Amino acid sequence: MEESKSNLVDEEAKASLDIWRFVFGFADIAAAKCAIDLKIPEAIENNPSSQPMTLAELSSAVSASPSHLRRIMRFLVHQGIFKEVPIKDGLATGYTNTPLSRRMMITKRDGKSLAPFVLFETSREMLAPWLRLSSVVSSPVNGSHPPPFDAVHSKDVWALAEDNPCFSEMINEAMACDTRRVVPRVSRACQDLFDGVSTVVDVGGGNGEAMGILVKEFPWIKGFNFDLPHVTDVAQVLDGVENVGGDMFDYVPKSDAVFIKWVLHDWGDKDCIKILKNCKEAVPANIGKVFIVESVIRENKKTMIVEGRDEKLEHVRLMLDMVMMAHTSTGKERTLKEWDFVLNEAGFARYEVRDIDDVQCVIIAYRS
Ligand SMILES: C[S@@+](CC[C@H](N)C(=O)[O-])C[C@H]1O[C@@H](n2cnc3c(N)ncnc32)[C@H](O)[C@@H]1O
Repeated sequence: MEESKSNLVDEEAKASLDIWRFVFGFADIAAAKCAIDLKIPEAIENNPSSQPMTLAELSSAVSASPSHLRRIMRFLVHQGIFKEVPIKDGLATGYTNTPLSRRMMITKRDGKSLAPFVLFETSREMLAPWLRLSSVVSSPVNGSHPPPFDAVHSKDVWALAEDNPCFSEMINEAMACDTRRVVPRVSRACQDLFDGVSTVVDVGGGNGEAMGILVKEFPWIKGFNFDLPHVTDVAQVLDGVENVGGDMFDYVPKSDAVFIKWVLHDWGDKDCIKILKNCKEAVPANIGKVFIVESVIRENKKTMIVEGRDEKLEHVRLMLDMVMMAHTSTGKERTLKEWDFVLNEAGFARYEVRDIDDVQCVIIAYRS
């Protein structure tokens, strides 16, 4: 009895602090975006003296008002994004980067930076639909409310991208920085499966980043980067990769294997099954396989999630599921049971899941 009373007091005390995250939580994201916009991490990294950067040096490097910049930096240091260290025998302080601030370098294409992703998710186009999340949840079963993104923009995300090249570029850059991060992990986990594979098509491959990484890793492969024509028309021109414009709901170009990353989660089961069927038809009946790079939501939290990194990754997956609700009409992150359903409906003979200790896993679906 005494113990449960003290638990209640602890929970009250915790709640009285936690509630402020929801009142002012957006400040975290806005301040990070501000650092990326001003290229603060780059300024510190490129400090000519290679020393921690003073406020005066930083404000001159990023052309910012010192009084505002000091407050932004105080906040970002408090968040653990930058460090403030003593310099000049402790008479002054200077700022240094951390692994986290280096991941906010918009100019870095090192497989770690997610700065383009932050800018995409904090764009006006992507933020506005969030304010309508409750309307999609309260929709009647057969949905009289349009999805939040469509309600704000009068079209879905891909149609908006087709009409707006800047928005389209923002999507492609955001996806490419995640691809640089995760595709090397995929290729390490699936090395054995690329033996004997001569051609691979990346369905919804965006600007071709994933295919570029795969053909470098497995140089015997000829790669096809398949996406909507407005995307492939401006995709990278890469050695060993051919850009092919088309609609995955009509067909998927023939190849030994299909790679499909972060596409199926944009679609509800009916569309997902249709895309998967087209992927299945594209690969040979005997040896064909489809590499699906997506999250698998761990359903039974208690038994499947260990504390720490796993718990944090699961939080990202669940946030991503909210993103799907705000930004697509029927998309969702799936549990293994839900993946099992769509893969069986699409007619795959079997599948295996390879964990890559990340937000996504690799599901390899086999035709036979
Ligand atoms: C979330 S992005 C993923 C991009 C890339 N696979 C990655 O993870 O970096 C989804 C991609 O699907 C493409 N897409 C959407 N509808 C499509 C369609 N009907 N046919 C082919 N590609 C489509 C989009 O243009 C976009 O590039």
